[in-house]
Amino acid sequence: MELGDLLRPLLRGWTIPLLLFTVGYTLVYLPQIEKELDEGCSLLPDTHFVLYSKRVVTTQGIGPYSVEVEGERIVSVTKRSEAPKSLPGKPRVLDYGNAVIMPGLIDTHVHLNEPGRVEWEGFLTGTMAAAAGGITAVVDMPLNSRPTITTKEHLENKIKASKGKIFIDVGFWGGLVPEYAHNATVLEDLLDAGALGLKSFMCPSGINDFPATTAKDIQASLPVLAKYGRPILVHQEVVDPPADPAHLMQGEPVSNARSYQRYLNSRPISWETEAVRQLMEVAKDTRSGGVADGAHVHVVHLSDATNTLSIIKEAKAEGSSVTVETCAHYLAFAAEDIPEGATQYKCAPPIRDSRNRELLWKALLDGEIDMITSDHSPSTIDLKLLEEGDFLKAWGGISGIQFSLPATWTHGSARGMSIEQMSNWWSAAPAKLANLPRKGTLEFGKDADIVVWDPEASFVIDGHYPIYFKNKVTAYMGHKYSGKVITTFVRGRQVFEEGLHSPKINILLV
Ligand SMILES: NC(=O)NC(NC(N)=O)C(=O)[O-]
Ligand SMILES: [Zn+2]
Ligand SMILES: [Zn+2]
Repeated sequence: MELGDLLRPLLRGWTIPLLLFTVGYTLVYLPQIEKELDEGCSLLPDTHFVLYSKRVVTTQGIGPYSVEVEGERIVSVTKRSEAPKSLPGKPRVLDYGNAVIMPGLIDTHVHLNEPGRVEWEGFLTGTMAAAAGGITAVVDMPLNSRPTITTKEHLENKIKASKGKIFIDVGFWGGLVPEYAHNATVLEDLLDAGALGLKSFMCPSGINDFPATTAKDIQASLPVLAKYGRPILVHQEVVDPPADPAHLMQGEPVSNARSYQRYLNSRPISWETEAVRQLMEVAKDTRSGGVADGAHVHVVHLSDATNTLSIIKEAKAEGSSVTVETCAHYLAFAAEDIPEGATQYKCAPPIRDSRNRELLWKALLDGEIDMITSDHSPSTIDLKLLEEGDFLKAWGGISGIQFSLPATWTHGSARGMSIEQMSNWWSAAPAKLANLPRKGTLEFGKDADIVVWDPEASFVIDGHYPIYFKNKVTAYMGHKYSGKVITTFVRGRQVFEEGLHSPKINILLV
């Protein structure tokens, strides 16, 4: 009996009900979701409006433009010396004068830690902080949620956990661990479930259920990533032969547990350089015609702008599909300025000296580093051991998602960075990495993801400053920055304005 013979009677019986269901679903249910998304999801009652300022970052450069938004999309970007008139029956005009209007930031390296470690962060507080920081989309790392996201089921569970709790667009990286690194089915299921790419660590991650992968494990995943045209993001440190960190000191031994130098000595540049050397070796498979042509390798949180960066530059020049990010904290802080016991500055790889910071800025400005992220990696306050101040024992991770824009602007503008350059590093380049073609620039048809901010407004992050992420321990505390966020729009919904958040918008990028 042919399959058709089997199906025909079945289908004949079901055709009318199926048809009714489909029509019904389309006419009734879908708009209901749209309605739910729209109901109260914006501080602005209008769904058709015009933003204007003298400094709009467009693909034609920065200048006086109006940006017309209708629904979730940008419908026009028009150069004009004056704001359009706000006339009855015409879309409302929001004139932001000399403030900057630019694409919302896209932070492709955040740890929101939900489900499972909501006491560390969570979708609600993490995305509130992001919206307040002018960030309109994040891509969440597969750790430090519990379970870590290494299978399709884990990802589906995480997506469910995010429902009703997010203020901006959220996407997800899947995790690559040794157990599944050579299992194409598991990896394809994860990508089919919506993971925007994969993430792996070449050293212990600090989370037991996210073990380190070798370069060979990473190499095994590349053909699957090539099939999907997706990246793998890699934490680029390999540990010298395992031993007590105290024995790994480079330079003169430092006994004081509260000394930042002791921590810095324990994670030498050689850890990054060796990891990237191994990684760039396997990244050769991504070259045109290679076995993994179409896959992409992305080095996260580069801290060393010397030996490590030169290997990455060489790999790019030889045709490997490679990009590299650095983080706002490596650009904002220097080892010499980190006080004894100040474990809020602990991250891995570590913040290095001011000479290296200048080299990171030079590499960014020279186009050798492709983008910037926050690597917002909070924990509970107790895990930071602020009293004890023991850098080796404290949790490694800096909370900073809300302050990435002002920190980048303050330190970058002092080094000749333009607003357009900052916009490229924080929006267009991350949109490309995460394969989000409708995001990253202000153009016709793109998502209306917009941040309006004032480069000349300065503020001190002190005990009174409204911090929205869950545990208010941050390396940015006590510092003064310029570049204040005025308002943030996500797909046309005003989600933040001067300290006010709209109800959740519950949108996902998967
Ligand atoms: N498990 C983590 O969140 N680790 C993170 N911690 C840092 N960067 O200190 C990271 O990105 O490696
Ligand atoms: Zn990392
Ligand atoms: Zn991270």
